[in-house]
Amino acid sequence: MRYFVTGGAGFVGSHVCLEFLEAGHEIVILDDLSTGHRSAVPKGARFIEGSVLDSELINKVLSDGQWDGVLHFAALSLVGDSMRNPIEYMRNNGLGGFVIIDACVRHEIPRFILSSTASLFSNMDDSLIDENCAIDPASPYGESKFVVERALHWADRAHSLKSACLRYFNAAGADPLGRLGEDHNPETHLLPLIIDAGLKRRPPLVLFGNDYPTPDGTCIRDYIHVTDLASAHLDVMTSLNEKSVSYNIGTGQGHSNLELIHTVEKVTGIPVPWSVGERRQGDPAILIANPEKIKKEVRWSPKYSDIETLIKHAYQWRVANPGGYRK
Ligand SMILES: NC(=O)c1ccc[n+]([C@@H]2O[C@H](COP(=O)([O-])OP(=O)(O)OC[C@H]3O[C@@H](n4cnc5c(N)ncnc54)[C@H](O)[C@@H]3O)[C@@H](O)[C@H]2O)c1
Ligand SMILES: O=c1ccn([C@@H]2O[C@H](COP(=O)(O)OP(=O)(O)O[C@H]3O[C@H](CO)[C@H](O)[C@H](O)[C@H]3O)[C@@H](O)[C@H]2O)c(=O)[nH]1
Repeated sequence: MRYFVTGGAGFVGSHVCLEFLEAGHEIVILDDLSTGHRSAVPKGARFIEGSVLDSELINKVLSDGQWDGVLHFAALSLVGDSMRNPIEYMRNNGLGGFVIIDACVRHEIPRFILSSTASLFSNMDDSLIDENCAIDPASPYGESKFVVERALHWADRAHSLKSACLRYFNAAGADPLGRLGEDHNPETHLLPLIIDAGLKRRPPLVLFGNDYPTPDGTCIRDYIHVTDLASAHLDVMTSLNEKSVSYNIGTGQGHSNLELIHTVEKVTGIPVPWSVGERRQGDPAILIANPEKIKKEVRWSPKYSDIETLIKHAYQWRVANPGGYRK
């Protein structure tokens, strides 16, 4: 099969491309390298540098032969940043999504997978979030994904484009064989920051708030291993034929920010210095997935997402790649 992938030089996209290439598929990646890395593009994928906002370029690329589907990862994805730059998020993620969907319709591409997010939800308790939970984004980032989900809904109604909106909870970890990992600049995600604070590559970690309505006062998240996310994309793409779907993808287990620090200390044996700071705007207190729907309908199940394995893989990649993808 032949797939067009936006954002395939990024953290999640690169791991998914690797999984598809290993399954024997042909992959063409479009990425503007705004947060991704040329050296994260897996061997065997064709790479085109460009933006999802460039409809002329996208239509040109898609005019070249038949395509079996599109995977759309390209986005700005920082909750806190989106609170300061809401329109930039709407433009890059919302408009970028519309451009790609429109191109799929024009070129009669049958399948589309969207990287959506747990940030669609604003839960205040520890109930597991399933696909029937009310959508109520607490940030422009979450909103920018929701508008693309709605566009996909109507693209199916009007043009029969079959789509899967995959709402990832917190993606983390690294390729178990160490070929790929997580490298954002600046890094804002909790797990790599905890590890780097422990490795003394950056100052002590600042926990954003300890007065949330949770047992230890820090936010709770559901961490899903990026390689399990990759296999979910492959399984979903294979089954995406008759109806469009939405799936919440996580493990069903929550870990508080403080607990994550302690687990990193346990798994790696290094102490992690930390202090408590202000809350970060736009952060929901608790986000834990109910992944039963995707498990039942697609028969997907996570292999590497127990928290200690996930931390081990993230740690190994960071130790082996102190400069990330920069040599
Ligand atoms: N990492 C997570 O925990 C998480 C959770 C939920 C959803 N997501 C979603 O998954 C996707 C991938 O996230 P990630 O963590 O890999 O982020 P990332 O920043 O590592 O990857 C995004 C990629 O998209 C590219 N990109 C951004 N804007 C672009 C544009 N206009 N044109 C072309 N390329 C562009 C970047 O260069 C980068 O390579 C995003 O859509 C994100 O919103 C991520
Ligand atoms: O230095 C830091 C960084 C983060 N945090 C806290 O750690 C938790 C996790 O924060 P991350 O930035 O690692 O992840 P988010 O939950 O904000 O967001 C991630 O997961 C979401 C889905 O849950 C999104 O889709 C988004 O793209 C992705 O970045 C939050 O409570 C945050 O406040 C800190 O305390 N200190």
